[in-house]
Amino acid sequence: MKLRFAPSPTGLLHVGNARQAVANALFARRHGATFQLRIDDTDSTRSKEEHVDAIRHDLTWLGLEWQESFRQTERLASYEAAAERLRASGRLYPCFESEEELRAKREQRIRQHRPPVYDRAMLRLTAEQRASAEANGKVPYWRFRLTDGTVMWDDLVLGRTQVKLPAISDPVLIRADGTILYSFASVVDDLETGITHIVRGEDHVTNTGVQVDIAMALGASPHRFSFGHLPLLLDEAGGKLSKRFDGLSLRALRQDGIEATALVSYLARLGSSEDPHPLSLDELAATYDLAHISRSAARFDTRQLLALNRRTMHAMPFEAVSARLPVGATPEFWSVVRGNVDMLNEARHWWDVVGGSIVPPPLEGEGAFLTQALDLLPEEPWHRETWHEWTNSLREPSGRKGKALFLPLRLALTGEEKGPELSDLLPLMGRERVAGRLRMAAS
Ligand SMILES: Nc1ncnc2c1ncn2[C@@H]1O[C@H](COP(=O)(O)OP(=O)(O)OP(=O)(O)O)[C@@H](O)[C@H]1O
Repeated sequence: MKLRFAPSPTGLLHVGNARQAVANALFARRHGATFQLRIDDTDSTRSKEEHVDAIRHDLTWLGLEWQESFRQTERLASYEAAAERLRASGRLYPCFESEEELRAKREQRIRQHRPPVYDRAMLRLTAEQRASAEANGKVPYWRFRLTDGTVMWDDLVLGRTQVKLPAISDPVLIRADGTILYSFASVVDDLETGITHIVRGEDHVTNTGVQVDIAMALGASPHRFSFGHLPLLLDEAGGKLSKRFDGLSLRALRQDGIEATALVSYLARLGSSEDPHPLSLDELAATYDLAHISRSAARFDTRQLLALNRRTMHAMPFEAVSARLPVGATPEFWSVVRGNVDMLNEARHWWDVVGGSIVPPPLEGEGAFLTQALDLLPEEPWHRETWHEWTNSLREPSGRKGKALFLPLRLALTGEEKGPELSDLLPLMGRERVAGRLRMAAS
């Protein structure tokens, strides 16, 4: 068995693309299949080298290992050879109509209440007409003649699915400038590199009908591939995700401090009835089943991801994050803050709280209380009980208790209303820093 993830390097991978990558990688892992990474870079105007690097980097970050990889531009000779076979069998035919001519034909068909499908006029082109077009400097582009049937398959996600080929225009497989189009290169690769299962977005359902027809024209059996089409992932507003806007790109999420484990676990369970937990790839793969994924579009839910991220970090040992923590951060620091951050980046603030400087918010009317707190601040050494001893000693002289006692201290010392236990933070901060902050907040 062999699966593949085949992104085009036209932008940064987003969470929708990643959902497909995760589905393929987990399916492959579960079934001991090979996982191939194919870079669909035949569109030279939109493909960029930096995006190829970014794709590899993003997938590596996610922990999705591929066993083989290639780029379509390395295989142009194979596409040309396959095209020759289709030309020889009469399935690939030259066309000369311009965009304007095609538009005019489409509009006419719509006016006549007929489906705007290409009329195959060029199939009737005689050798003389073709020669004269070429003599006039016209270069043909090539369409594939679809059969008149219906392509049917048992989709691993959608169930019984069909595409009626007569409702589709014969697709252009090769442009006049020689560029090979995605749907053709993809079939040739899938056939020649031994792909068995094609798992991709629902946006490809029509392509699947066309590609099965092309594969058969190249000699494949109708059930050469198994297909699974996962519904598209929408952004939180219900809009389409795009590689051109990078709000939900993997890079942006990584830079925001999202953990790969959280994202993979979230994407693996999305659209299934199982609640996501932070799990390893092996754990996720053990129960991964495309048939359990909902057939309706899923929405990306940042809050759910953040909750999962928080849980992921809570379970992470210091060694797993130390390289990404501020310089000097200690295991003690990590064990204190890890239960209180949604994203690793937030640890920076807590590092400033215990080891750097912060600007507390103005605390109107709290000056006298904070001065009192400073006067009663215990001497070092400090330990976990220091906070309780200190606040207990403050109760009577200040006449305060509960929130009125704790909140101004927390705000003065950390700048935040919430956060790690002060009994844990205080020993990390040390007396000098605490005293300085109380003085600053009191003034
Ligand atoms: N919003 C989405 N949700 C789920 N899968 C998606 C989404 N958009 C694309 N995909 C899938 O991602 C995989 C990679 O495809 P591709 O690189 O063409 O992505 P794309 O975002 O559609 O790119 P482009 O905008 O360049 O066409 C395909 O399986 C495709 O179906």
